[in-house]
Amino acid sequence: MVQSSVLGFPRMGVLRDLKKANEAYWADKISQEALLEEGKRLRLAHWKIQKDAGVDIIPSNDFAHYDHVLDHIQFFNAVPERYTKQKLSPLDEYFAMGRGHQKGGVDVPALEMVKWFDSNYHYVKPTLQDNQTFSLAENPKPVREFLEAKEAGIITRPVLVGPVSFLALGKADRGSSVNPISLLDKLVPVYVELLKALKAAGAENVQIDEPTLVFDLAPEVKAAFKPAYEAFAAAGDAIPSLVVATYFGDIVHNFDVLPAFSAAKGIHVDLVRNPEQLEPVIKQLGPSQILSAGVVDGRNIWKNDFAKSLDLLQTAIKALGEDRVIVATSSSLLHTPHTLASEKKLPTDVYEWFSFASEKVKEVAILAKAVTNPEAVRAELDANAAAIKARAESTRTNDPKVKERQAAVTPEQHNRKSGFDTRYAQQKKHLSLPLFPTTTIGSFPQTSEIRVQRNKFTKGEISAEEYDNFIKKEIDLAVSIQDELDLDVYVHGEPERNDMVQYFGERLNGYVFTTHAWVQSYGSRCVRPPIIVGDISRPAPMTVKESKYAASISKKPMKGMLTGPVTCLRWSFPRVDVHQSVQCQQLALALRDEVVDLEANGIYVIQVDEPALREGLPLRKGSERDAYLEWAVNSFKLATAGVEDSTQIHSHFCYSEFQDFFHAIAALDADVLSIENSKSDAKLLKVFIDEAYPRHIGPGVYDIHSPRVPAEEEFKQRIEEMLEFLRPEQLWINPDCGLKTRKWDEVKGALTHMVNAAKYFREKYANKA
Ligand SMILES: CN1c2c(nc(N)[nH]c2=O)NC[C@@H]1CNc1ccc(C(=O)N[C@@H](CCC(=O)N[C@@H](CCC(=O)N[C@@H](CCC(=O)O)C(=O)O)C(=O)O)C(=O)O)cc1
Ligand SMILES: N[C@@H](CCS)C(=O)O
Ligand SMILES: [Zn+2]
Repeated sequence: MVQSSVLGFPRMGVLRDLKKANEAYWADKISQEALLEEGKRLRLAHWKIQKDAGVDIIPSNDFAHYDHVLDHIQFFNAVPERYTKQKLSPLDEYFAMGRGHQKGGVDVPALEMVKWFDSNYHYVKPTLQDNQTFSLAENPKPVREFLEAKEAGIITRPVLVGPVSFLALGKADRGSSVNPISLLDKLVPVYVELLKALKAAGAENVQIDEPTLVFDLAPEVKAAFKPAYEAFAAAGDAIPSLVVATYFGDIVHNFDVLPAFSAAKGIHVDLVRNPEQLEPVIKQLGPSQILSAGVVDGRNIWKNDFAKSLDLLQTAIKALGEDRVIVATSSSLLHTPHTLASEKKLPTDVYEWFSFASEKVKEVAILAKAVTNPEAVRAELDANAAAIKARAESTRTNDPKVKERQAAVTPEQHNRKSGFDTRYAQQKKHLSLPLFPTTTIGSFPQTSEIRVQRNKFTKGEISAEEYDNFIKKEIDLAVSIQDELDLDVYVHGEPERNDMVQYFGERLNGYVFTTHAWVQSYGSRCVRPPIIVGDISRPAPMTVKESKYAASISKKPMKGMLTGPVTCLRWSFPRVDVHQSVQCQQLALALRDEVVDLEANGIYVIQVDEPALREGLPLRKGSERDAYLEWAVNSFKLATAGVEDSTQIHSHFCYSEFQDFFHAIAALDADVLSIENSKSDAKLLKVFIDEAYPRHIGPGVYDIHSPRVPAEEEFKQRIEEMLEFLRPEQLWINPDCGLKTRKWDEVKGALTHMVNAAKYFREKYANKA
């Protein structure tokens, strides 16, 4: 019998229940017990959804209150001493690592949080010491949650991040130089202990995720699989059977690693991303190994094309037989919203095109039946075929005017009028900025009052005029606070935006939106990606009204704030019927019009955020990566190059890993870049010297993800470190990212210290001159 399997389910719940519970706990509004109880309720609800859908293999330990990698850090007792020594409760220690802790005399920053592969989910990086040890926490979470499900009558397959990926996704702590993978010998026995405990609890199978297998691996990482999985093999029946899961890419280039998994029961591969790996993978499997075929997309919301999936599954069954094939989601469903059933406002034709997590689990179960007995699910197969056909034939998707404009794009439209030196000379005169100019990245606190007013406006409870007046008052407040703080380049604070991508999606043709389709981005923070269903165009200006108003009341330059084409694309659910480069160019043309309109309305500093540029980079080096960079960079340039030399183009990236695509960042030709840097080593900035980067840079001087307010001295120290790598005249002083998630008192406190630190250096260098 062909079994069905889900690699992971979204954690937030139907109404973002987990977000609400976590945030209530952080605000001291509910007790620890109440929060843990809510977690338990959600886990049970999610297992039940999968069971009711008929899924055979249901995951556990996929739930996390903040992040699943952070869970591993804690249950392997890999918590850095700066947290353990605070003697917080396990839950508070866990959140302290996730989001920092500044309360009751404890002041400890968060661990670094970075992108999970090429997704918009963020994980907490294991941060390891030279003298790192590991041990298994008492009553470890995977065992607890397995037993919890068992008690509810559901035998689950626990999910663990595998030892090689756990280490390879980690880093040495500041002050340590350990190569994480060298810690394998110490970590593997603890995995064995955990696996034994799972077996003792009744787990017959474990899903062990080794997604790093889709990367080009360093030799020492590649070599680590053998000893790790040999140790598991040596444990024999004392541990559950293992299914090694990979996703978000193909593993063909790492086939030489597969013998390491010869004792594993099966291998899971992502056949949505790389269907062509099916046949080569089949050939690599051991004589009785199972193939877990990831055919239901864990990263997008389109209804599965059953006919296409069944083709792949038939190929697998023909080669392996029914008992050696599992129908699975391509990855965890963490990256998809909870249920389509909550969407009451989608156009009816479009509604039929989608499938969210709760629907995808049904798809997996239907496919598992259909592959051997299509008649048993004939109605479902017919309905699916009809929906796929309706979408393929829909007139929503095609706008000839957009196509005409794309066909007329010229190479010249991608370039600014002059080189940076000429532009900068004009900008300097025009904007009269001091040395070490201070600015912020765009958003100011999205207070609950802002959200409530927007919600009232959306529901028609207040008029457009009332809402506009409210937004104007928020902009007044943002400007007056920046006056007080004495910043140099102002922002309007983005109070009118629900999200930096959704906001633009809502103003562009070619998109549809949801009301409840939340996806976890990090911790308790969620996003509601708009969905691209057709050719994209801009019916009217999107940001001019607010930026123009803000500039009219500001005594300093006001920065216009746009989300770049690549980020709009990446943080939407894109179409799968048209290449992403085409969608991106359509977005670029729409944004180009906006940039030009902002300039025409007196906005002479324009920031076009591209935080998703790095995330979109294909995970492996090679021609695919080169092709991506070419169209992504061209889209940014097309969006921004329509302005005069005297207008300063900024761009923002909230990550610090530039090493492998520095040339692309440089090719954007932005006058000023702001990047994340506060939680990574300032040494990463060395690439800017090595590559003789000529333009201006603002490496973030503080972590905005944490409520913690750093002391002025910390800012000075950070700037001092940056000056080892950047010239004073090219250095801007700004936070890592926007401040929408912070409270005003945190923002005022941190920015006061930041501006004071900038002034200190301004004075110091003025005296030197
Ligand atoms: C910069 N980041 C972003 C990423 N992706 C994006 N799409 N957007 C980003 O900004 N990826 C990388 C990083 C990740 N960082 C963040 C940071 C912050 C958030 C965040 O704050 N998310 C909010 C939701 C934002 C939103 O859409 N708000 C809406 C709806 C607000 C709401 O909840 N309304 C209530 C009713 C009102 C009330 O009573 O409060 C409701 O609908 O029930 C809005 O403001 O209108 C979050 O809360 O998680 C995400 C990623
Ligand atoms: N302008 C946006 C960028 C976030 S990446 C903000 O400030 O929130
Ligand atoms: Zn950012």
